[in-house]
Amino acid sequence: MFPWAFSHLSGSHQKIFQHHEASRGFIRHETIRHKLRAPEVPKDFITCYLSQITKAMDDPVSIFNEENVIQVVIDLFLGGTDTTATTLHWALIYMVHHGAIQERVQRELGEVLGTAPAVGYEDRERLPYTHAVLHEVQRLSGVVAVGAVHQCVTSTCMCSYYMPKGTIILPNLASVLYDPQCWETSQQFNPGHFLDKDGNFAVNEAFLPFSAGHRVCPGEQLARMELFLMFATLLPTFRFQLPEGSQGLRLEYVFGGTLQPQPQEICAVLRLSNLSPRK
Ligand code: HEM
Repeated sequence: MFPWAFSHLSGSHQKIFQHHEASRGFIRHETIRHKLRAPEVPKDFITCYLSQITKAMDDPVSIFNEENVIQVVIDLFLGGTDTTATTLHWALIYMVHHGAIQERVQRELGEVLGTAPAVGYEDRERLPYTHAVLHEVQRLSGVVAVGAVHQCVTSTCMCSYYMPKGTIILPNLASVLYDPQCWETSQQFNPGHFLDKDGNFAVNEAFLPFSAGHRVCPGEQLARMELFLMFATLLPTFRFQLPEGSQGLRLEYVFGGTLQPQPQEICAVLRLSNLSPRK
């Protein structure tokens, strides 16, 4: 009700405000550094944004300005770090939990990539099982269970629901990712959800971890690439397993901005079969 009042109250939120201010200061500094550089072919986000500010200078309703570039960069870091890291964390936990699936991924990676020095994103097409496993990780972990808050800019009707202009919408992504009508074993880890009967990768329309529509996650392609490259690089090199004497995995999530795994120990054991060829 009174968001401004927070800055006058003591508490741990003050630490968040301090970090936020430090991040803003850093990005502001980077923006100034970019402006001082000699004009060049735009090759990073801030340079592109600054050139857009110049192009839109005569547009009275332009939203491109130097305050916004700071917030947009913050949004990209906020949206793009925890989500991808948490998904990878879940991927390793599921691989420990489903040892046979982990071995099958390692077998496929070994057979297809052989002694190739590094995996490329284009290799996913030759790695249908690995690709399906990663999709299943994203589906079952449902890291972003509820999409961003939206508001109807005009009155509309969807699936017989009338939504007047101004209605606040919170897309429940978990409802589709676990919908028993869309997934054969919706509550279980099953890479078969993304494979056809011949073992080829198969798209499922209900796979919407990045949401959909105009406001679909702008980092979707980057996230998919990062996840694939990290997963397909880690799995041939290490076997992931529980440490000796472990009580077992804890699969329940901790609810926060994203659905986090519980803190727990897993071991990355170097696979002897893979010691030599990769550089
Ligand atoms: C596994 C990784 C990721 C998942 C599951 C994910 C998921 C999502 C979802 C569900 C939304 C809300 C879409 C909506 O309904 O409006 C969203 C928004 C957003 N994501 Fe991601 N995301 C991921 C990675 C990334 C990355 C790598 C970036 C950028 C580098 C990013 C940047 C953003 C931003 C800026 C928004 C807000 C977009 C807007 O307000 O229009 N995300 N993401």
